[in-house]
Amino acid sequence: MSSTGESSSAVAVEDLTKAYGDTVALRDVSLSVAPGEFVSVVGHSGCGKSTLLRVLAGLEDDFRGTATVDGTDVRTEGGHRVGMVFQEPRLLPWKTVRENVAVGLPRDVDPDSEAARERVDALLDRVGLSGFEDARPSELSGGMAQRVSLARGLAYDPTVMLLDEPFSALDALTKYEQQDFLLDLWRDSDLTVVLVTHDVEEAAYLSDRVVVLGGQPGTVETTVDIGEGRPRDREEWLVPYRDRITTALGVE
Ligand SMILES: Nc1ncnc2c1ncn2[C@@H]1O[C@H](COP(=O)(O)OP(=O)(O)OP(=O)(O)O)[C@@H](O)[C@H]1O
Repeated sequence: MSSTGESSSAVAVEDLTKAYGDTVALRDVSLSVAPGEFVSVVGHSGCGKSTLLRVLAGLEDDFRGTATVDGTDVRTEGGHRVGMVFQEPRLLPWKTVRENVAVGLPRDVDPDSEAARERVDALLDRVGLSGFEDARPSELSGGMAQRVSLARGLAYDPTVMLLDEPFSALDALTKYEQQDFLLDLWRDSDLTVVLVTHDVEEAAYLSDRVVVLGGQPGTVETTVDIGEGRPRDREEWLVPYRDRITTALGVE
């Protein structure tokens, strides 16, 4: 890949192959995500979706090919600014909401400083949780807990947000609310989003583009362009995109 290509993409993956021992999770995967783009990655269980996010988050250093965020190799320690949100909020139950978000602050920020407190409280305001700063995770609903984990991911001031099935543990109504919440947050920011999901409708509803991974090891089957038009209808509008994605997945 040319250096120009790397620097103009928020995320650039070229010929990525990742194995865990004898298990090859991803083979020759290439994809790029433009700054500010919202891209979803869908695929059957075990096709390497989480592995792809782990590579982008800098959590894996043993792979072949290249993976960059904002033109910087993901293996460069502290070199790229990504935030990560998982399926479960993974909050520390003994810490308050404010303290949980502060866990995500960069290492050079003193979490006890006034500046850190202001930054965390501003983030909690941004995710609609003002007034819950001193609450414990056990006092929150599932959707609220997931927004705390989003705020924790944002605390690092990321350019790229990686989300690994963040809504799959929520009931349908809460899931819709949180999806719209994420869209609003993304629209009001410069964030690039890479969302992993096996919910095809979620991918079509939220994304500019959907990358379909398939097989074991996972490879890119196809990419479906959804476009930028929003707001979207969850019913008829979704159907043709959903059908194209499910066809690519080999689902009837
Ligand atoms: N730490 C690990 N050690 C060994 N094998 C692993 C590890 N993590 C993932 N794998 C294997 O790599 C493959 C891809 O796993 P991965 O979790 O990335 O898939 P996925 O598409 O995210 O699946 P799911 O949708 O079920 O979460 C699977 O065969 C899995 O068993």
